[in-house]
Amino acid sequence: MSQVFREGLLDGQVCIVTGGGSGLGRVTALELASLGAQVIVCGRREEPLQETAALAPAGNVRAATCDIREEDQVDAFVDGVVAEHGRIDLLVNNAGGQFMVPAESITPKGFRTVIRLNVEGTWLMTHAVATKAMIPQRGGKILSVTLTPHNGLPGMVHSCAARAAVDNMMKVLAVEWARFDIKLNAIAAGMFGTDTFLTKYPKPIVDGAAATVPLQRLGRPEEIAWLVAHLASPAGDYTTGSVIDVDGGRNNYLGTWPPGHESDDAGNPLAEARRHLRTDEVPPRAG
Ligand SMILES: CCCCCCCCCCC/C=C/C(=O)SCCNC(=O)CCNC(=O)[C@H](O)C(C)(C)COP(=O)(O)OP(=O)(O)OC[C@H]1O[C@@H](n2cnc3c(N)ncnc32)[C@H](O)[C@@H]1OP(=O)(O)O
Ligand SMILES: NC(=O)C1=CN([C@@H]2O[C@H](COP(=O)(O)OP(=O)(O)OC[C@H]3O[C@@H](n4cnc5c(N)ncnc54)[C@H](OP(=O)(O)O)[C@@H]3O)[C@@H](O)[C@H]2O)C=CC1
Repeated sequence: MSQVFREGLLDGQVCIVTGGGSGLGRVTALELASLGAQVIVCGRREEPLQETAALAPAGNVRAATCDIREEDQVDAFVDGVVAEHGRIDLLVNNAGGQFMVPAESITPKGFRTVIRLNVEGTWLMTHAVATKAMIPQRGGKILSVTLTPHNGLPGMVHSCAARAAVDNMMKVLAVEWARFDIKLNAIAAGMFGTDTFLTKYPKPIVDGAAATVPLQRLGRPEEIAWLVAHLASPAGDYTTGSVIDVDGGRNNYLGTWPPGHESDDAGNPLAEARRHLRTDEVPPRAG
């Protein structure tokens, strides 16, 4: 049962969540399913996908392997969903990722790998779902999980370039495909404490992450899932071409918060003393 939305909110919807075998994708798939949607999760590995399916009490999550970088696999996967369910209402492009290394150490193959996964994979899924289901049925929603801060993360130049491309892909398609009533948005995630996030990156980065967020904590995966559910519901029908930051305020401030050199001994941000106006300084009333 959803902690936020009413039961049956997404009854009858057919939703795809890529990368639904873990992390943000799993929690999102289960939230959509708890609201009545039929959800199909895909990824490269069968086992985690089946685990997600088994976690849905109503049995309305189905697992299918698909490498989103491979055109023939994407076509077969989307054809299969359309053959079984007759339509697709929501695509969540969540599958993606990168490795963190200084730019000068990234090989051409490494750069291509990240661009191919995040840009081409997202494009292949988006194009297949639109042409095989959403354009013929005249409607649908596509959400792509990307990344904040928008002015970049050192150590992730390939992914930052890729996610900026996807943000813009959603914006352009939101204009082009408005005539088919397809709404597209990007959800730019800050830092969320998924298993991958907590185990993949160097420990000092993970340990120090919350301190760089104005809200002083990592995001919880449900906080992405709830936004997806909101946008999938009628509440999202007028939102298209947007990049929505879900990052505890981090995109707006790139440093520790409060900044170490600008806080007092208790860690409170410094503030100037308030200057009290003396009565003889009060300016005379006009007129
Ligand atoms: C002061 C700095 C402050 C910075 C603060 C940053 C804080 C962190 C913010 C994080 C925000 C984002 C979080 C997340 O996205 S968490 C979720 C991440 N999830 C994933 O990344 C999952 C998906 N990822 C993958 O599958 C892989 O990482 C990959 C994208 C690489 C794709 O895997 P694939 O199996 O296709 O690729 P390979 O492993 O075969 O590798 C292919 C080539 O890529 C290069 N490579 C891969 N890994 C590395 C590495 N660790 N270092 C350098 N190069 C790498 C390499 O060229 C590989 O080819 P070769 O194996 O032939 O060398
Ligand atoms: N956690 C965070 O702080 C942030 C995450 N993000 C993004 O959110 C998304 C989810 O992240 P998170 O849940 O943390 O990470 P995970 O690593 O748990 O999720 C990535 C998922 O993508 C799937 N995947 C990877 N490559 C492919 C592929 N070629 N084809 C199909 N599926 C693939 C993986 O499954 P499999 O390996 O079986 O294919 C996995 O289930 C990612 O795009 C990530 O970059 C963005 C900002 C912050």
